Amino acid sequence: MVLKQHSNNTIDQVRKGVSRTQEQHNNHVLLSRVVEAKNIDPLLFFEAGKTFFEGERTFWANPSFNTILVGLGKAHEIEVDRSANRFDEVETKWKELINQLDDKNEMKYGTGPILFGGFSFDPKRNKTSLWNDFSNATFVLPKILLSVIDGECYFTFNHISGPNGDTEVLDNIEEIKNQLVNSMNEKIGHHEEMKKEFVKSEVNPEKWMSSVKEVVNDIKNGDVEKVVLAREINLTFKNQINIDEVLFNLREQQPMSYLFVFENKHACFIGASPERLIKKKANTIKSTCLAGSIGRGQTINLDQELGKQLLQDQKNMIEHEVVVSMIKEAMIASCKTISSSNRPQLLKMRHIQHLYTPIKGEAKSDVSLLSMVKKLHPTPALGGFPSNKAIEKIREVELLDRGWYAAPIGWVDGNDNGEFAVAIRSGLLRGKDASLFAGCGIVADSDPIEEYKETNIKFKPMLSALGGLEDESN
Ligand SMILES: C=C(O[C@H]1C=CC=C(C(=O)O)[C@@H]1O)C(=O)O
Ligand SMILES: [Mg+2]
Repeated sequence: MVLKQHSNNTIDQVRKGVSRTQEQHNNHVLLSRVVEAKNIDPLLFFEAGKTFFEGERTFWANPSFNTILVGLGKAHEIEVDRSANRFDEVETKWKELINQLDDKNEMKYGTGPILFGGFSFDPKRNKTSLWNDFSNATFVLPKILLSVIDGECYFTFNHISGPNGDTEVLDNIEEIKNQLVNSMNEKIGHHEEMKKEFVKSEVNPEKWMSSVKEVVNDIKNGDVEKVVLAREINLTFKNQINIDEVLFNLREQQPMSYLFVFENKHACFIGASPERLIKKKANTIKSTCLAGSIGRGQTINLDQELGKQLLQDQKNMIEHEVVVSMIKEAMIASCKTISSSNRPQLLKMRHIQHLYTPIKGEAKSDVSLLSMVKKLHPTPALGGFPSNKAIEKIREVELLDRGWYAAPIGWVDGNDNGEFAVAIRSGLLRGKDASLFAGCGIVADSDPIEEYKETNIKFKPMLSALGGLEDESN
């Protein structure tokens, strides 16, 4: 097995080598090269990527924007459509591919071979045609990855070749990258305005509110403690939706969120989520409890007043506490030590404020990122509590197919670093059509109309980015 690094001194870049790994069973070799780059705007690069990779682009940014990943093309795909063991299977397949990489320990966080993808919310729910192109787990190793880590830019080129694969293909991929970077300069500032003409329809809001009522009764009867119920709205635009413009808008309008895009042929799953599921960097893991919501005030005083109200509101506190207790338990079981605050703080987004409790821990040595995803999904912020009963209830009463909504989306590298968010404040774009999803934690004191209003606030980030929010002020 060849596992060595070739240095190439002809190019004046800090690190240009090739890592190789050989998959045990089929003799395929993963070739991967990392090079440094100067000041590449990730959104412009994503946009430029359309020329060669339309339908095969991915985007990820964390809220502080110090980890941004743009993936173009597919060097490799891991897809699991069966429901059982999907988290383990993705991890096993990824490790098979990556484990023999000779110098993966030298890879800087967020660079090198990185797998990006997501899971469906509930693999046991029958899939509707809306989510046809999305499996219960789909992960992509891109041909070209742009990583912007703490402001530093890197390109990684990946290719899987036959047993004797040479690095010529990587040179070709690098050449494509050069063409894309050159074409970016022509595009700066040129943005087609998306037509804002659209027809909007809500999927049966009355039925949704009556389901909330039904669930409240179940909770009062003691069948279940909390259930998150989601609903869907659909927009049909006059023109094709411009994904690049939606992403530009999300970056501008939701700077405190995880931004994610997963293009899949003609469909595109996109969103701006405030909620981390799990982050792992070396052995440090971090999760976030985010549940309990109120709107933003139009003046500073009003806004603070609303925040205060949320922090003291019994119903929202219960919604939040159920999440804290489940995530804390999972973190305690997986960590040598954990730390979290005793009281929730406020997390203020453009349209909404939430109760927020971050939790941090030092993971035990056998704990992997994907094992944490498996353990945590779905938290009671997305499913409910107890989880099994809540999911059964969701299957019974929810009209929509959640697909990838409210499920883990994120990335993992060759050293088991990575991060997953929960894919809320999101939508599926297909041509001229957008399907948007939003849900609410239902507890004993939930009022159907208030919960309905809460979902309306949660639709706003995507509506606004699509140019489909009539009035930004309410
Ligand atoms: C399920 C969603 O939000 C969750 C996250 C934060 C606050 C929530 C709430 O207050 O109900 C939800 O649990 C959604 O945005 O679709
Ligand atoms: Mg709520």
